[in-house]
Amino acid sequence: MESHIKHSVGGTTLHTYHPCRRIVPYRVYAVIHTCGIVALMYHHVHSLLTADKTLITSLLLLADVVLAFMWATSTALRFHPVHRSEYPERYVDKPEEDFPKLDVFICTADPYKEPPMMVVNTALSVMAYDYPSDKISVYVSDDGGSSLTLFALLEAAKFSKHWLPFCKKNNIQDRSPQVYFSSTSHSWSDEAQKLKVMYTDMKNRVEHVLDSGKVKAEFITCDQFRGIFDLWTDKFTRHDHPTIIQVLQNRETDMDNTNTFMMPNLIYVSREKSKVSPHQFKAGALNTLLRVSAVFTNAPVILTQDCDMYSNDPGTLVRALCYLTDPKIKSGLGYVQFPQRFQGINKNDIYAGEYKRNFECMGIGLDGLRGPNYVGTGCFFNRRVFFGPPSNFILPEIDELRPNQIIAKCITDQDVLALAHKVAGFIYEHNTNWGSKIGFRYGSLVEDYYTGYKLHCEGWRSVFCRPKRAAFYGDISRSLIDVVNQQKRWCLGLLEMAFSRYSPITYGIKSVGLLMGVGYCQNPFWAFWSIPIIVYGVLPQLALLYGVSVFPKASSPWFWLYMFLFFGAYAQDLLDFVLEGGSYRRWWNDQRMWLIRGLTSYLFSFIDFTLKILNLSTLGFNITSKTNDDEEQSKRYEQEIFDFGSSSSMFLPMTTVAIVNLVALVWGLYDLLVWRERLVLELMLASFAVVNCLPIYEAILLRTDGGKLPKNVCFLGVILTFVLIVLGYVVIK
Ligand SMILES: O=c1ccn([C@@H]2O[C@H](COP(=O)(O)OP(=O)(O)O[C@H]3O[C@H](CO)[C@@H](O)[C@H](O)[C@H]3O)[C@@H](O)[C@H]2O)c(=O)[nH]1
Ligand SMILES: [Mn+2]
Repeated sequence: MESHIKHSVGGTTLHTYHPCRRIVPYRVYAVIHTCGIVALMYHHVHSLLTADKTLITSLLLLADVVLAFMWATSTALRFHPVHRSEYPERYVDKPEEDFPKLDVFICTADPYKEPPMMVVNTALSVMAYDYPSDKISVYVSDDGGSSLTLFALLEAAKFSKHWLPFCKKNNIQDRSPQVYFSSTSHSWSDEAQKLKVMYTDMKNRVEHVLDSGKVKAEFITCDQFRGIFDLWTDKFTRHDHPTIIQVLQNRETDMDNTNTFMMPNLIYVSREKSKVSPHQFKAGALNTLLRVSAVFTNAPVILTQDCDMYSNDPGTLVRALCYLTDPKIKSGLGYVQFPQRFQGINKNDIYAGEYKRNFECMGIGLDGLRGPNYVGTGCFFNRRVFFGPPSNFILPEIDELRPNQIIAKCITDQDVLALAHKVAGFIYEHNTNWGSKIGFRYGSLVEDYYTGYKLHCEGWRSVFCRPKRAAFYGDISRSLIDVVNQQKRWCLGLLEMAFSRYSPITYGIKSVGLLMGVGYCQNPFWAFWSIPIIVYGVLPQLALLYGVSVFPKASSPWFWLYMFLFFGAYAQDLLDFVLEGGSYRRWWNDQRMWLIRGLTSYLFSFIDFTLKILNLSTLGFNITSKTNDDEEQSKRYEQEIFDFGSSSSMFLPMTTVAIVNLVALVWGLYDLLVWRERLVLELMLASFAVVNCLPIYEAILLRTDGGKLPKNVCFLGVILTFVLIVLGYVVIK
């Protein structure tokens, strides 16, 4: 297959891979399941032509076509999954001069949803990588344009001069100070105790400034930086302000407090904003950083990080370099992606916040083809990847932005600073290739998935690196409404991609081949899940109420086909999950969340997308809140109690479907006892739905806490149920 995965163990090999053992049985099963799907389609078409229930059969056919398509996309990902190992200890034997430089991009956008201390911890954790510090530059992009964030980073620069030598001398593994100081698993040395006091002081100062909402003159201790805060004039808003670039730490002049090594660069960038110009959300921020960093340091390796994703392993960079510097593969290798992993997930992960399928199963599946998709954070890029296909370099407008340009001047040089400001301006991108052929790609709210996909289409490869110790840890949402809203945004961005001229189903299959193209279709068509989920969630249940069968009777051979396809698909999904280290309970919750998403995020993204196409609305990027201030909510999360909490119309379809299923099940069981009607499949389906909906019934009927389902949603749900039952009479009877 691909040349980079063929290459195997040798004396100085820095990495190896092996295909997963399940490949052969999976492929055999794929053939059998495909035959089952073909038979089912035959059955539907046959009944469409012969029976009189045309509408019902057409709906079932539509639902099954979507299910079959989605099954095909996951089967493509099961075709050649691989696992990899790398040997960083062999890398560090190299002479230090050969170590490449690294530019880290950290994005933040709102000091209230993304607390500045969180950004500080993320920045410190990567500045402290086990690597020559003066080869690292950390750029923080602040789309919130907030002086509070800048203030926090100033404090971080000061603290880092103590934190870095401490970590390196004592070989600390947790290099996010917040994590290290809240850990109870070690005893504290005097030095650590002193640092902890220093850290707590800093945290208090930053939080105090955040509470007061303004950086007052008395908080600023460095005269050098006093002037910069004057830029926040009365006219300054986050949507309309000049570029602010501030070098907070300089690797050419700043040393650590023990005077043994030079410190990494730390640079604050808030690009120019204007109400009249589209700012392209995170992709726009990352492209600005690409240019500003090219002017300042132009490192050949780039790491992109969300501000809540701190480094959990100081050896991660070297691990990524095992791939990025391997002469056998480096020329075509675009990026090395680490999975997104999360902290603070409750034991059974009730909201499926782990996203195992998305961030792990999909990663290993694509890795055996051309490489994993880009997930927005925890990804080390080869800078060259942003300038056209491997074989066809696309020149940026000015020479200073070329990926191989050598930097001769210091970052404090006036010309250099002036150029950096220029490339961060909002008109800079007009009439250039930025966002289309160069840099991160515009056109989708999920800039990450879209960019990775476009890079693969250009011929780049990527590698999935999944060490045992998580390389990065991020934050999760603790309330259901946040979870489904985040997914709705993803889904919208994915729909933009599915219906663009670069849709993976057309352009993708042509550019990256059948398996990879079909595999890439999985996420963009997520919203389509809502079709089978609604059809199977409502139609057979209404039929049950009127004693009409929509599925084959238990005596028919077609009954067994349904059983086989349902249990086969579920069992394989469970296997995927468990073989990659998941637990059974987490899988159960994951499949429940899939049903919930089908009736919330997926469904509403369809609606919003239609409105956008009709020009009735525009899409925005609602940043996920990363604060966990609500104590009650956190407590409920710990206890694994669902939090519906807000009176959102988003929960209405889900509530309605839950009620419909309960009514249908009760009625169906009564029928079974009294009339001995045998609608076995319909009954099984309703029971399955009811078991899945248990937390919803509880939230409607039994709970009194703040996380219960709001009354108006329940009330509307009951009304809608009646409407559906009446409608069912018209359609079914
Ligand atoms: O206009 C914006 C909007 C967002 N961000 C940053 O983008 C990151 C992701 O935003 P978040 O609200 O955390 O979104 P999530 O849905 O949690 O993020 C996931 O989905 C995004 C869109 O696909 C990816 O960019 C992320 O890497 C991925 O973790 C954060 O660091 C934000 O500060 C910006 O810099 N500018
Ligand atoms: Mn996030």
